This record gives sequence, C-alpha cells and structure tokens, in this order.
Amino acid sequence: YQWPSPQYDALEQFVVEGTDHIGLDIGGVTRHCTHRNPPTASTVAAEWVRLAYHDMATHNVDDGTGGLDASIFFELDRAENVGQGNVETVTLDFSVSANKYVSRADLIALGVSWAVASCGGPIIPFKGGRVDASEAGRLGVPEPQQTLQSHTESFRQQGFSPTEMISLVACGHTLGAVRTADFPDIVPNGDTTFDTTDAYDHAVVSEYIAGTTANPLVVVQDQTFASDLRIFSSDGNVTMNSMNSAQAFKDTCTTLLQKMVNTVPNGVVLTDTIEPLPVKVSSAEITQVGSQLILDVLLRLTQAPNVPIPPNRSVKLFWCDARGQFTNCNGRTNVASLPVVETAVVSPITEAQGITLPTYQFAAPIDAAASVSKFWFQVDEGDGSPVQTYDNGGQGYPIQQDQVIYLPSISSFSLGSSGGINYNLVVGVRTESNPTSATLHAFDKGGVGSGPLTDITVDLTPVTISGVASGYKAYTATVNRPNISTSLTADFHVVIDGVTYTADFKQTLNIGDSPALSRTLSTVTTIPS
Ligand code: HEM
Repeated sequence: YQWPSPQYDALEQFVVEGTDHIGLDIGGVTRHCTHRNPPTASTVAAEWVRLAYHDMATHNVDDGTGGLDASIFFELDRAENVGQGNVETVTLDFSVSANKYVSRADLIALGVSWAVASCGGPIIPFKGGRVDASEAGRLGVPEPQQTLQSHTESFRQQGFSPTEMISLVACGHTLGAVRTADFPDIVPNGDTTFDTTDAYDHAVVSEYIAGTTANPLVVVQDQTFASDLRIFSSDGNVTMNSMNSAQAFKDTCTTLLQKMVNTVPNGVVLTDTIEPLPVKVSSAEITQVGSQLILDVLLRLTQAPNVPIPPNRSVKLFWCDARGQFTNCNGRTNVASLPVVETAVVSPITEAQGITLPTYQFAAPIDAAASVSKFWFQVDEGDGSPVQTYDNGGQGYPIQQDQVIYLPSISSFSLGSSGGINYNLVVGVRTESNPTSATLHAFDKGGVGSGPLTDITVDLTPVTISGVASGYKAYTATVNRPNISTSLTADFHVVIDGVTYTADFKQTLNIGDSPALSRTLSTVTTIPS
C-alpha cells in the first residue's frame, strides 16, 4: 500500500468504517445483528447474506458467466428471488452507496462480511474490484420444492461440490427465517427461523444433529419442501457432523462464504484482501473555508481494544511549501498543531474487533504563493514513549497538484430552469494559469437502474464569484439532476501547458454552507529546517 491509492482507500473505508464517500453509515444498518423496523423474525444480516447468495447463484461455471455481479438488481421480479428481504436490501440499503471505486457488487459482497461480523460470526476477508452487470443473469437460484439431484446440479454450475453445497446451505441458514408472506405453504402459521438464535453460530447444525430443530426446510408438513433435510442428509450427515462445533462451523463458513462472494464472471480481477490501515490519511486537499485557503487533512489512527487514548497525546502536521523561497522545506518547515479530535464510525467488522478509530482533523491556513508539496505527521503520546513519525514510508504524503482545487463551500444548489436540481460546482484555478481545457466529469451510480445515472463531462467556464481565496480564480459548471443524489461525485480536470491536473472523486452533497464543511483552523508555526 502506498498513499494515495484511491480505490483501496475507498474500499478500506467501507470495510473499516462502514461508511460511504459522504459518510453514510451503510454498514451500521446491520449493527448488533439488528432486526428491521417493524421487527421481523429475520435480521438485516439474514437479508444481506441471502441476497449475496441469490446474486452469485447466476454463475455458470461451464461458460464463466455470471456470479457476484449485482445482476440481482434486475432479477427481483423472479419467483426464485421472492421476498421483502431482497427488495429492502437492494432498494433501501445498497442502491445509494456505490461509486466510481466501489461497485454495487462489492457492496453486496461486503454486506456478507458486515452481516456475519454483526451477528458474532467470523471475520470474512474482503476483496474488491467486482464489476456490475447491466442486465439480468441466467436463472439459477434453487427453490425448496426441487429435487436433491437438481440442487446438486445447481450448486455444481455455481462452482460448488456436493459437500460444499451441504456446508454452504448451513452457513446461510444459521441466519434468518422462512416467511409466511413468501412461502405460505411451508410456514402457514407465521415466520419461522431456521434455528433458535439470531447469532451467526452453529445452532443450525447442532439442533439438526440433536433432532430438536424447527428448521422449516427440515420439519415441514409437505415433505416436498424439505430441501434442507434432503441436502443435509445427502451424505449420511457426515458433513453436518463435521460442522457440529463452533470452531469447525466458523472455519468452514469463512472459507465457503469467501468462495461465494469471490465467484465472479470470467475476466473480473479482484483486488488483494483489503486490510485495515492502522494509520490512514483519509482525505487531503487544498481547499478553502471562508476565503482562507487551507490544507485540509484527516489522520485516522487505530486504538486497540480496551486501551484508552493517551490523555496527553499530541498530533502534529508538518508540511513543505511547493512554491517560493522555502520550496521543499529548504530553510523552513510548517507545523500545525491542535487538530480537532473525533472518533470515526466503525463498521460491524471493526466493532467486533473492539477497535476504535480516533481521528485528527487539520485545517491549516496556507498561502497560495507557498502552497504545499508534501506533508507528514508526528504523534507524541505524551507518556515518555518515543515520538512516532508517519510519513508514507519515508517520502511524505504528496499533494499531487495545486492547479485545480475543489471549492464546495462556494458551490451551490439551485432549481433547474426546466426542472430538477442544478449542482453549480465551483473550482479554483491558479490565477496565473490559463487552462486550454477545463472540464467536470460527473458520475452517479445511485438508484437501481442499469449503468450510471449520470456519467457526463461538461466544460468548466470562468466565472466571477466573490470570496474565492487569493491566488485562485473561479471556474464553474452545472450538472442538472432530477433530484439531489447522495452518490454524485465529480472529477475536475484542467490542462495547462499540455499537462492535465485532476481533482479526483469529490463528493457533491455537502456544498454551500453545509455544516460538514465547517472547520476549526489549526494553529500554524514554522520551524527552521
Ligand atoms: C438449495 C438451496 C437453498 C434453498 C432451497 C433455500 C431456500 C430458502 C428459503 C425458502 C428461504 C426463505 C426466504 C423467505 O421466506 O423470504 C431461505 C432463506 C434464507 N436463505 Fe436459503 N436456500 C438455499 C440456499 C442458501 C444458501 C447457499 C444461502 C447462503 C449461503 C442461503 C441463505 C439464506 C438466508 C440467510 C435466508 C434467510 C433470509 C431472511 O431471513 O431474510 N440459502 N432460503
């Protein structure tokens, strides 16, 4: 890992904090293995795990098509996908947070890791990089009234052996219920859970082996629907017996759920496992508050379980000028102290590990004539232990360019003249620069339709707006959308002397006088260097 790695950073934020690019706490929807409101017998976690299986189930190992590709977004009207749980998961939970770096399919896969962790199960390692389908896949989700032979063939096509089929069904049916609204023939008298606990545990196995199970796909009036019984007993209960301990269940399901979410169409290349970054720079840009130019940076540290944050910890931000007589810290280094200390939201995965994430927000006033080339941090725990330097492996964290900077605080919303909402997005371009091209690329993957809703490039034009920080002039472009969308992001490109400068992946929800943009300015000094 080398900063900046925008895709890794975006995926890591989902894994570790459970939030998307505007801070929406999507992982938190399943926090504490919660039920939906109004309460159902099922949990949110159950809905998310079932959805992931149903999405993956369109894989065809024979021709390499289908898999975990969010094709489920276009398959909800199929009988094999019946259920309010699938509808809620797609339309409420997973329709707004996909973006340029995180696909819908990645969210569905992550949902499994979040869900299982939120119900006390193992941590399922997560890889990103899935590609979203733009249409429905083949039919392929098994249904309870089908024969064992047909189920075995379904799982074979999905890439699972008969033994894996037994295990994977148990790994799914430890969560949730069969619902009367969906399967009145199976559970005529009300929603019935597969086992007696909400937890991600081996109760589904132990109760089956003990003969006490009320699993409605085992104990059912009409044996046609006893698909779990046929599957679980298909090898004389050998596999079920082998999974009848907490550890064995956990190990088997960790392996098989990973295999499930990593079943993707041929040609899709997944990332390495996304490991939490113990020290993370989660945003870093030159922007402005009021009309003051600032270096805006958030440092996230990791606090081990049950270890209090040292009360005397001091965190300092250092940076070098990019311009002027002190360029590259030649003679002078800038220091900002007293950041705003907060705690980041944690995902169910991080919460299960007992980790907390203190964050240190710096808003260091800077001068356009000096600008910033690179920055780094020092953390002094104030307890006599050595001061730690975090400097991106020695080279510092680079500010890649200062030619074009996003100015959300002087961007605005307005009503479109022929309807909808105008996003009037403003950037600053250095006063001395004269771009030969200046464009805004707007991208929005929100909603449930196929493809991005917005994927357009428009020209940025010079505009006179008061309040732009000295050293910069304003350029603007307007994007019209039917509604305000949380998921619209913008990339700004300017070409100056044949070189393209980019401000990448900027959120557009918090603009104007949004409280999310307010900053307490850091105290800045300089030291000789
Ligand atoms: C032959 C294979 C399978 C059959 C016939 C089957 C059948 C069913 C049925 C009928 C339901 C009730 C759904 C509802 O009432 O809305 C259900 C729920 C569920 N299934 Fe399966 N399933 C199979 C395999 C799997 C697999 C492989 C997984 C995941 C690894 C899985 C995960 C779940 C979960 C988590 C629920 C609970 C959903 C909720 O409570 O909202 N199933 N399954």
